[in-house]
Amino acid sequence: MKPLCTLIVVLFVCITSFAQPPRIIILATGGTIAGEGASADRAAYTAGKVPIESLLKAVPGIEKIAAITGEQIANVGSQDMSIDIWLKLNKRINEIFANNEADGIVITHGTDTQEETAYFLNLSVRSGKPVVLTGSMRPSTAISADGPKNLYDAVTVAANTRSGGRGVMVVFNESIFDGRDVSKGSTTKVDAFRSPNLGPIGQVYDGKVIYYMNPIRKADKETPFDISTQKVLPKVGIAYMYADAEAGAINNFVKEGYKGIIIAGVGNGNFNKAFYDAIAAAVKKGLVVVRSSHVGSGRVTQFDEVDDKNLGTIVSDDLNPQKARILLMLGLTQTSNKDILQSYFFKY
Ligand SMILES: NC(=O)CC[C@H](N)C(=O)O
Repeated sequence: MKPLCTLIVVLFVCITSFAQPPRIIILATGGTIAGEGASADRAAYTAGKVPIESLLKAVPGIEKIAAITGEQIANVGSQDMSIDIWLKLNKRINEIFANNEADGIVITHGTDTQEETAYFLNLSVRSGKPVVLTGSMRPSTAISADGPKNLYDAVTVAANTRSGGRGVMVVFNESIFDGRDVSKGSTTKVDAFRSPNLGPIGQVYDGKVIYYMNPIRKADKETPFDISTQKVLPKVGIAYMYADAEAGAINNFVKEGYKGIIIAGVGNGNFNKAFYDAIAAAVKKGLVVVRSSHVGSGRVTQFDEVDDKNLGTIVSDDLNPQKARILLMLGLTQTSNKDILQSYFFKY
């Protein structure tokens, strides 16, 4: 009799859990997906206008994929994304998963800094549950607005049982990107995102999700970056190198009390004599200087043309400058030891 009872209980639990649709919370932050204009083209539209409730109404059938609730975290064009909003997002996401309020999270976000938010959360969300960012290139009032389709696809991915444990992702124009590698690669087109070093990790097509890769550079449940009590992050600036560049930006960061500098170098994280001298002075003052590159893909390797040992610099591996800045800011909340910081760049 006992085994039969157990079987019935197990069957009941299985059936009821199958009957439950996945619970998805959409955290809205603004962007073109919530943009509004006076005409059907993109002239003078404003990003971050439409509330999450109206966005959802524009996506017929979305309620069949998941039990969806929406929360407005911010409503800004993502050029105005801030550390304040990042900390708020991090806190809310960690709380949602710790309290088991949802099975997955979708974040609607402007495209300009979407790659930065994706990587910030990839490093700081303490969970293996799916977190998916999306947005659009055309405002909600434009012809063939891409927002509703992207939102539908993002919810599809977040609700899929195979989406866990892949770190934070960006879903855009039917591609699924790893939040670490993804980068905006077109200023205006609807296929705005690329993954320059990996390619997309999967595709979403007519409600079906297909994965090809599982990124291993993610922090997940083991993240060392606990920023739950952080009100600000250590200041890190980016200095852009080009032919005959002067080192004013670097000197200014030192003067302003920044804790770290990312060099958006040429080639393999390279720079001229003016930059070299300014970097040497910054390192002597205790700033952590990371060599990255503005090439757009590929690694920056140690001890190549630049002697990192002598100069006291570390390298970003294949993180672009804006992502290297995020890892350095988070890394500096834990340590100022350059060996440990360098190890973060090879791990995350
Ligand atoms: N396509 C967009 O989302 C760009 C609009 C705006 N600049 C933003 O990033 O939010």
